[in-house]
Amino acid sequence: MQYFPLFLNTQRLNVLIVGAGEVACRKLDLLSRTEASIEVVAPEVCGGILDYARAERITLQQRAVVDADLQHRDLVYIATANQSLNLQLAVQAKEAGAMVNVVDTPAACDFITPSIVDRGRLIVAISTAGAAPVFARDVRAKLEAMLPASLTPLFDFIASKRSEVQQRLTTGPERRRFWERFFALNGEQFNGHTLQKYQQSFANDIEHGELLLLADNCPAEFLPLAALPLLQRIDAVVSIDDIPPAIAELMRRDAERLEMLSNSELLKAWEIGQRLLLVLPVAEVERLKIAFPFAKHLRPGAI
Ligand SMILES: C[C@@]1(CC(=O)O)c2cc3[nH]c(cc4nc(cc5[nH]c(cc(n2)[C@H]1CCC(=O)O)[C@@](C)(CC(=O)O)[C@@H]5CCC(=O)O)C(CC(=O)O)=C4CCC(=O)O)c(CCC(=O)O)c3CC(=O)O
Ligand SMILES: NC(=O)C1=CN([C@@H]2O[C@H](COP(=O)(O)OP(=O)(O)OC[C@H]3O[C@@H](n4cnc5c(N)ncnc54)[C@H](O)[C@@H]3O)[C@@H](O)[C@H]2O)C=CC1
Repeated sequence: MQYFPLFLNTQRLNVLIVGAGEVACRKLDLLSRTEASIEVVAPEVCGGILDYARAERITLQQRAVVDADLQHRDLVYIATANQSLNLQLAVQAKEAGAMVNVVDTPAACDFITPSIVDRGRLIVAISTAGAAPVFARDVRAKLEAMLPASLTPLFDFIASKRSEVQQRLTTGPERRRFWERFFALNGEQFNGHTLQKYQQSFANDIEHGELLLLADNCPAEFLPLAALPLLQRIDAVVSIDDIPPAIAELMRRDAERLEMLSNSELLKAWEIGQRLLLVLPVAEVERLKIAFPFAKHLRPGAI
């Protein structure tokens, strides 16, 4: 992964854009939605950028860039149509301590601009590491169609309830099951029923957990699709040896790793609602199937 996605807090971010053509304006269309303070410097300014200046979303300096402009910035976007000027400005901005994006030279970028689906708190960022921005745009178009506008108010609602859920449900696994139930009941909608679904989700906490058995030589790519949501919901994974990477890819990433547990420990964990995945040699899986008839055996074509 040459480019690592992360989400920057823009509340105290100081951004400079050099150049005010169509490409600069496209970056500004994204940046203007943030809380960053933004300055644009360019002699010729396109209409879209003039509108941001008139609306006082940006400060605009209508002149050629000077070295002082590059000082004390967190991010600098360099978007003139002059490549040698862009590269020279990139060196100066980096020397002054900024992270730099150069729109015509990916190799000189400290970061690149992804294609973005914006549903308020829910943000999806897509990058092809500069290989094909048009493909990133097409993936965005598909996701735009998949993710309804109701997600914006839904996530504001959820954020407003987060501390209440933390107070009412004391353990991490309980809270995770709560949110899984809430999304299962409510889906992606935000309407008059959402509050009711939220309250309902407190009601029926499941009594017991789950034991999933998986032989460590099982070819992960042949597991049935229905096994994937089960693997994403586990609290812990129990194994004697290292988990084969193809299986690890499918599991919930932050599941706890445990050494082998005794039968009574396994039963106890199941009784208190733990969801365990046991990745073990075939003979162990067969033994546990007899000891725990309610366990689910994940294997090609069946659960
Ligand atoms: C490396 C990166 C640096 C950066 O800008 O941060 C970069 C670089 C370059 N883009 C070029 C061209 C085009 N870029 C677009 C579109 C987008 N470009 C965006 C990002 C990025 N572009 C970064 C990598 C993103 C990734 O990882 O995929 C998007 C996602 C975000 C945004 O800009 O808002 C936005 C889609 C947003 C959306 O719609 O969702 C289109 C299509 C169009 O215009 O519709 C074309 C024309 C077709 C083509 O040439 O491919 C050229 C050649 C210039 C030339 O030849 O003159 C370079 C320079 C080079 O490759 O050398
Ligand atoms: N990263 C991307 O997504 C894409 C990048 N590009 C590249 O982006 C570059 C810019 O494209 P456009 O916006 O269409 O160009 P443009 O010619 O419309 O705009 C260039 C801007 O730079 C300003 N400028 C020139 N000299 C300056 C200076 N000394 N100081 C400050 N500002 C200065 C101009 O006044 C103008 O506002 C091109 O080199 C192109 O190759 C093109 C398409 C997509």
